[in-house]
Amino acid sequence: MGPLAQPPPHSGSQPSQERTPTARLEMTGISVSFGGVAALSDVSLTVEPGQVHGLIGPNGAGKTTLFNVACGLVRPSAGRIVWRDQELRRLKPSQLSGLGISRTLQGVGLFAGLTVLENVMIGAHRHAKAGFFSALLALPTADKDDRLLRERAQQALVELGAESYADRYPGSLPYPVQKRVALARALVAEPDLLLLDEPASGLSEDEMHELGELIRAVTTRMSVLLVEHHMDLVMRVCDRITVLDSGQQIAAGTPAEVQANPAVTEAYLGDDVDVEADAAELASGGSNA
Ligand SMILES: Nc1ncnc2c1ncn2[C@@H]1O[C@H](COP(=O)(O)OP(=O)(O)OP(=O)(O)O)[C@@H](O)[C@H]1O
Repeated sequence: MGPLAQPPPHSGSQPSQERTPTARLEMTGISVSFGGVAALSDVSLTVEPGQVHGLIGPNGAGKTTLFNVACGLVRPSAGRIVWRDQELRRLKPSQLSGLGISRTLQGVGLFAGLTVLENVMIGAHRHAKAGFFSALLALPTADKDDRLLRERAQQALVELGAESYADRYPGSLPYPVQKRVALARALVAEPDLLLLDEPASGLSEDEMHELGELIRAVTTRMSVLLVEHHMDLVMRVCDRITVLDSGQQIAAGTPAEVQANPAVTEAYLGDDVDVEADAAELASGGSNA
């Protein structure tokens, strides 16, 4: 097991102690159009508690758009989002952490002027009463929160095998390490749902394998929605997969069901980018499981 997949250290009320996930995300009949052009048409997807749900499809299929709907970055023109049995109307990105949802976006999005530890502490602010910025300003009431935030952030970095970079600035680190830090920042809030947009981009085979182990490991405490192009990773870690093509949902099911669906292969063969690589990965992904 590599550093990315190390189980978190547990002690007493440590934040990452295992708890049975119960939260379900239901997106039903989601439609989105940009300037009159339909990016998503009547797409439905449910992330079951403690499951990894993959969202795949060729370029331009609508994966990021649906991901952004789940983040509150894109408002659907039709459809419902229900989280923990409550309908989320007018979801905003700023509400996510309070709802127990964390995300990583494409790229890394770390603050260049903050250390790795400080970047991760920002992700933990959901647990702080006084808040990270009070802690940064060293307000007296924030002392206890500051200690707690630091502990949580350090623990998340340990989980990601990135604790040795705690005092470094993101710009000085290799891209794969920056991605680990971004993941630590998402995990430190101990979300009930983790939204991952292309977490494997820029990673080596070994790092991707470790990422897969980490994703499986966190399902003891949260659900995951995974948008990813690397088919072998998707097939290995997902419980269920939804396949989009040109904004339409063309298949849904287990990795084996999706791989056996001719409509899925056809959609990938019609893709004009990475045609051979995607089709070959799709064909071979299950054999790696
Ligand atoms: N902000 C936007 N304005 C206009 N059109 C957009 C916008 N975002 C996405 N689109 C269009 O919506 C469609 C779906 O795009 P989206 O990025 O969701 O696909 P994707 O499956 O994530 O693709 P990729 O795998 O290439 O990232 C595409 O036709 C895209 O051009």
